[in-house]
Amino acid sequence: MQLAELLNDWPCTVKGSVRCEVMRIEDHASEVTAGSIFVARKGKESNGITYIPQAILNGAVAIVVDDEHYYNSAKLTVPLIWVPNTLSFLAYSSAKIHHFPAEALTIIAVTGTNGKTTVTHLIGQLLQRLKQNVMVIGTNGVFVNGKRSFEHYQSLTTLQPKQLHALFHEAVKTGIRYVVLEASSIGLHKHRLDFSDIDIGVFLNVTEDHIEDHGSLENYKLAKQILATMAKQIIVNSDDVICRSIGFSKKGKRSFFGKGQHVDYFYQVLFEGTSYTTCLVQYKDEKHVVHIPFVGDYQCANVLAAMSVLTQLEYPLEQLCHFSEELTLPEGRFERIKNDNGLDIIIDYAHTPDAMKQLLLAVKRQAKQRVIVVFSCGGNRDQAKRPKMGMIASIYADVIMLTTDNARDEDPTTINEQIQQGFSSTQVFHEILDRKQAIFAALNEAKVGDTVVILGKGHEKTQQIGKIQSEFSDHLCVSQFLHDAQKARNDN
Ligand SMILES: CC(=O)N[C@H]1[C@@H](OP(=O)(O)OP(=O)(O)OC[C@H]2O[C@@H](n3ccc(=O)[nH]c3=O)[C@H](O)[C@@H]2O)O[C@H](CO)[C@@H](O)[C@@H]1O[C@H](C)C(=O)N[C@@H](C)C(=O)N[C@H](CCC(=O)O)C(=O)O
Ligand SMILES: Nc1ncnc2c1ncn2[C@@H]1O[C@H](COP(=O)(O)OP(=O)(O)OP(=O)(O)O)[C@@H](O)[C@H]1O
Repeated sequence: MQLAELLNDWPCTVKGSVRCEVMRIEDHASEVTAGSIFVARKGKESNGITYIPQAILNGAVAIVVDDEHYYNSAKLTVPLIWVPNTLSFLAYSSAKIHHFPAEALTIIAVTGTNGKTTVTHLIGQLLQRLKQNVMVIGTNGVFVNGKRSFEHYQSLTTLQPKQLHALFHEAVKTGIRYVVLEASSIGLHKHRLDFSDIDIGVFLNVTEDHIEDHGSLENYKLAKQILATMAKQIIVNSDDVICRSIGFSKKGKRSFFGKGQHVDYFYQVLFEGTSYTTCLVQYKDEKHVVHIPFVGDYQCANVLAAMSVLTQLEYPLEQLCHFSEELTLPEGRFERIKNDNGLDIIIDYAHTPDAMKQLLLAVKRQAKQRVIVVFSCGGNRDQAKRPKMGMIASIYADVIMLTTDNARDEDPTTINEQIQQGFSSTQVFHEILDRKQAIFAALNEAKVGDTVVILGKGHEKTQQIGKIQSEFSDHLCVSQFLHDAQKARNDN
């Protein structure tokens, strides 16, 4: 596309010629190739302007900035463009260079503090059962018809627009009709979803997370609310106070789901087994008894959210209720590890106070004996949630094993001290910073009938300590422990 055409409808001023061919949009200088335009944006750690010489060396045909002082003073060998906001320009130009592919797709965006990955995957599975081609994009990666694809993409909850619109383009090209994606508050705030032509926005819950990025809960809520403005229609969890208020302020089509009165999609838990829940689901004058193969009230809400989306897309609720019996959770979400040791071992991605509460509530309700919880909190992230998570763990756990969970630049011992502030005075706990040893110790401590819950990392395959990311998987640790225990039994 000609640079002139790319800039056509966008406020900007230009120093240099706009008669050059643009092949791609890039905001990382090392990824610039011949024909790219480099958008030099200011980040959390560095300023893209620093990397302009590298981008030009790599073949950038033009540079885009939003820094007026730089624009006025710089003398470059390639055209220099000033735009009011580089982040929204990144979204606009990424969409335009691919000819706005989102417009040809049905895009469903799911937001919430917890449950985004789960609900996007549930929507994806239901669409697949209806023989629809679907792409799911989020924390666990990109999935096409349930199969992990584009594995080289960075694993962000909400991808950068340069990747997002390339995926939309690919979806159109390969006959995919539906794209289901996660909308993180950071992604929304940083304009990553601008020009994504979102058809349905789903609001699951707004509790506490990423306060260090947004500055306050109010700002966090405002970031989430952006989705309500963007989406043509929204589906809202009426049981969540903040979501409900976002729902009421929506101008345009909106539906509510939940357990309370006056909702469009109603559910009620009738029975909870050890691995499934029976619910009553009601929409207009239809009533169905549904068997959901998960436990926890929050999982019923997740399934209902997914069914509400499909119903709004005009698929029959009765069929969806039937399919819901075969749903599965994404990797690392309430993942039970089979074993011959008589233990209930659960790996789960809960890393916020509310996720931890919902999860442990479900675990505690069916625990036969003691509950042993292994966890810590991430470093360089919101500190206020640490004692809250400590308090929640202390309410439900008989024994707590404090360890390390992506401590990043912080001292894990200090993180754990902040967690301990929430413990009851009688709480039994140990601290083993080496996460593998902590998991081993918890499994060693457990007796037949006990439940061991390993929280915070779920599907993750790495652990970041300092600046170093090392391979790490809770799943592999548990497998190794169980394998060693089996071998020891065989040897005796
Ligand atoms: C907070 C945040 O949005 N961080 C992302 C962001 O970093 P940043 O804006 O701070 O950028 P920076 O590193 O300071 O660099 C500034 C500019 O210089 C460029 N640069 C930088 C270094 C270099 O060598 N060359 C170069 O050109 C960068 O590409 C960027 O354009 O842009 C980087 C490059 O695209 C991302 O890798 C980085 O995501 C990191 C990995 C991250 O972890 N982000 C998390 C916090 C995040 O976005 N999470 C949300 C929410 C998750 C949730 O809800 O649980 C998500 O949607 O994933
Ligand atoms: N509806 C819900 N309400 C509260 N907690 C939930 C809900 N759904 C899932 N959880 C908890 O949150 C954890 C993370 O779930 P999931 O990955 O689906 O959320 P997410 O919003 O995508 O998280 P992230 O943004 O951190 O990637 C689960 O492992 C579970 O413990």
